Amino acid sequence: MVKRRVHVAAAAIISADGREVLLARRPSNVDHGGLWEFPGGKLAPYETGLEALKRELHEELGVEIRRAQPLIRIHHEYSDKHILLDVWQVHDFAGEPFGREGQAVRWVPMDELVNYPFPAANLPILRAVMLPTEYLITGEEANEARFIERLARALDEDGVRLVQLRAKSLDEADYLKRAEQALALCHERGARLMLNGEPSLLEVVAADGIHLTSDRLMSLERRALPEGKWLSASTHDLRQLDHARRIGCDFVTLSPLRTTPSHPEVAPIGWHDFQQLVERAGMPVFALGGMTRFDAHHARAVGAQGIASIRDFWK
Ligand SMILES: Nc1nc2c([nH]c(=O)n2[C@H]2C[C@H](O)[C@@H](COP(=O)(O)OP(=O)(O)OP(=O)(O)O)O2)c(=O)[nH]1
Ligand SMILES: [Mg+2]
Repeated sequence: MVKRRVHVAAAAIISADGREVLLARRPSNVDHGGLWEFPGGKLAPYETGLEALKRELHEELGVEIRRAQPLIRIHHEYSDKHILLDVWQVHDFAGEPFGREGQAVRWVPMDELVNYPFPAANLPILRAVMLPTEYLITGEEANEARFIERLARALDEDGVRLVQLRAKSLDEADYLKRAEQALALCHERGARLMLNGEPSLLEVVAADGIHLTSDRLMSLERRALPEGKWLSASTHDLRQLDHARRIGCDFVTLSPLRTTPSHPEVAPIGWHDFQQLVERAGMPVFALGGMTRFDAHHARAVGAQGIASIRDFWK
């Protein structure tokens, strides 16, 4: 059977305070009936994704989009069709959304999204909605007081909300101590902390997840994490991206986008190849390697979640 290819535009509409997202329930008599979804629908002939999104949100919710940004694109095989979910984040709209087609519509706090039943293709979209656009990777800092100062600065002044504790020069005991300090700082500010190391680190420090080096990623055959924790990984090519998706990583970094002083011998990926890799990733991807916050907008435009960086945040 040749599967139908369906292109769908959908919206993650974010509340003004950034804490909630609007969900709609699919009527019981349609495909995936009774499940929750991000409002939207199929592209009509000759429509772009954004044009379809504007029309669908008007038809389904009675709102007019003022500002939207690409969030993530997911290719998913259902038994009867190949679907491309082209998801946009809507930050600004006019009108009060209501279920114009009689469907239930509800504002849902970000951390309650996981309790709602969605179609199978939606899991990576939930991740993308919950993740920020910036991922701070900590630089080396032997001095404890200086470390705390630098991390606090990034959290308070740059507003960083996702941190990976990378500290190759510390032995395990010192790393764990550092992790407890970093975790306290992050959680005070509502930021999440990923530990760079073995999944078993989470048995000692109750951080939010584990970030795998690409070697560790390739040596893992399954996602071995407690419920509710996040798994991210460093990737550099399609093989690693595919493996990350197979074992169920929640998100990844993909590097090096540019040549960097720390790895001058490694060939950069560049935006063109980066965009093609991201399109196939099927999960949120942070661009890494010579990135600054000024690159975040372009990174989003080519499909990434945003940027990851040491240097731009570690001052
Ligand atoms: N809108 C939306 N559709 C989703 C999501 N996840 C997911 O798998 N889908 C699937 C379900 C459907 O097969 C397809 C969307 O089609 P749809 O039925 O909403 O299309 P439409 O609004 O144009 O409705 P129709 O006029 O064709 O009936 O995408 C999601 O989060 N939002
Ligand atoms: Mg629809």
